[in-house]
Amino acid sequence: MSIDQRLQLITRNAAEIITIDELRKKLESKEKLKGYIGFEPSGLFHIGWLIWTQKVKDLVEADVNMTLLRATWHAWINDKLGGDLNLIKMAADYTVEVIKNYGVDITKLNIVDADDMVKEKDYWALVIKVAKNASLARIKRALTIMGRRAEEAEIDASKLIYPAMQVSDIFYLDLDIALGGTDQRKAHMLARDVAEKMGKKKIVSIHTPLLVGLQGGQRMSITEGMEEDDIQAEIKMSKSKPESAIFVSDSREDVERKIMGAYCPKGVAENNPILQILKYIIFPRYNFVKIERDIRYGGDVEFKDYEELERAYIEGKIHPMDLKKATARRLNEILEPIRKSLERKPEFEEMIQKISKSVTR
Ligand SMILES: Nc1ncnc2c1ncn2[C@@H]1O[C@H](COP(=O)(O)OP(=O)(O)OP(=O)(O)O)[C@@H](O)[C@H]1O
Ligand SMILES: N[C@@H](Cc1ccc(O)cc1)C(=O)O
Repeated sequence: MSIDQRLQLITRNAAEIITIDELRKKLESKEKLKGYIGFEPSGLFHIGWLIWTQKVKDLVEADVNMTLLRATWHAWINDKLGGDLNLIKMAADYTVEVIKNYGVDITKLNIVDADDMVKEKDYWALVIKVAKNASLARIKRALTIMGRRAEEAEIDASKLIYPAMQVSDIFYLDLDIALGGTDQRKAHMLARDVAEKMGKKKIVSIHTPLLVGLQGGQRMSITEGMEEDDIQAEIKMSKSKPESAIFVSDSREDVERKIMGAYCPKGVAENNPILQILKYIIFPRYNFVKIERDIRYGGDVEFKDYEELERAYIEGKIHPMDLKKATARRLNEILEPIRKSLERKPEFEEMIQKISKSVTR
C-alpha cells in the first residue's frame, strides 16, 4: 500500500486529525508506527463504538501496530460496574469478543491490560511527572474524557489521577498515534503539550465522530450557550440512555424496531442517526448500498458512495421508510456474527444479567 493509500484509509470518516501533516511525516519516516485506543470495559457495547472499532480495523489494515488497552483501573476509578475488578475484566473480554467478530484481525493487535502496566514503578513515575507538568485547572477540565464534568472531581480525589494516567499510558506505550472519539480530545491535547515539556514523542491524534442517538437530538436538554462538545455529549448514542442506543447484542427484531422508530425526517441529513449509521458503519464495509423499492416508487436504486446517497436523500428522492429498511437489513448482517458469538458464551449472558440488575454507570 502506498503512503497516500495508507493516509486515505487512516483518515477516512475521521472527525479530525491533529495534525495531518505530522501524520504524513510519520508515515514517510517509514518506521512501523505504533497506535492505540483505550476503552473502559462496561459490558454493554452499542453501535456507536463500532465507529472507532472500524477505525482500529482501518489502522491495522494500513499497517499500524495497534495496541488495544483494556483500561481496567481507569474503569475502577470511574466507578464502572460498581468498581468490581473481576466484573470489569469479564466486560473487557466481552468487548474484545465483539471487536473480533466485527472483523478486526485481533492476532495483529497488542492487547494490554492496565492491571499489568500499574505493576511497574516506572509507570507511576510517569504519572507523577505528567501531573507535575499540568495545572490542576487543566486536569479538571480534562475530566470530560471520563464522561464527567469538571465539578465531579469533588466526588473523590482519585478522579484527578485519571487524566494523568491516560497521558502516561501514551508515553509508557511509546506511541505515535492515539485514537479515540472526539470526546477524548482533551487527553490527547494534554499529551501533546506535556510531551514537549517532558521531551517525549508527540502523538498524532485521530478522533472519530460520535454517533448521534436514535432520537437525533430531539427532546434533549440543550440550553443556550452550551459548548459544542457538551451538545455532542448530550445527543450522542449512549449506553446510559438505553432508548438512544442499538446494542450489538440486540435481536434482529429489536434492531428493526429501533431503526423503524428512529429520527429520520424526509430530506434532513443533520443529526440523522440512520444516515450516520450508513456513513460510518455500513459504507466502510460494503462500498455500496441497495435501496429496495416497489416498482411503483421507482424500483431498486444502488449507491456506490455515501455522498451520492445523502444527496439523493436531501433532494427527497429516497423515502425515509425505504432508507430505514435498507439500513436495518445491512446492519443486521454486520451484527449477526457478533450476536452468534455472544450467544455461544453463556458467561457473557450471566454478566449482562448481573450488570443490568445492579450497575448504573
Ligand atoms: N455515540 C458514540 N459514537 C461513537 N463513539 C462513541 C459514542 N459513545 C461513546 N463513544 C466512544 O466510545 C468510547 C467509550 O465511551 P463511553 O464509555 O463514554 O460511552 P458510552 O458507552 O456511551 O457510555 P456513557 O453511557 O457513559 O455515555 C469513547 O472513546 C467514546 O469516544
Ligand atoms: N477515557 C477513555 C478510556 C481510556 C482510558 C485510558 C486510556 O489510556 C485511553 C482511553 C474512555 O472513557 O472511553
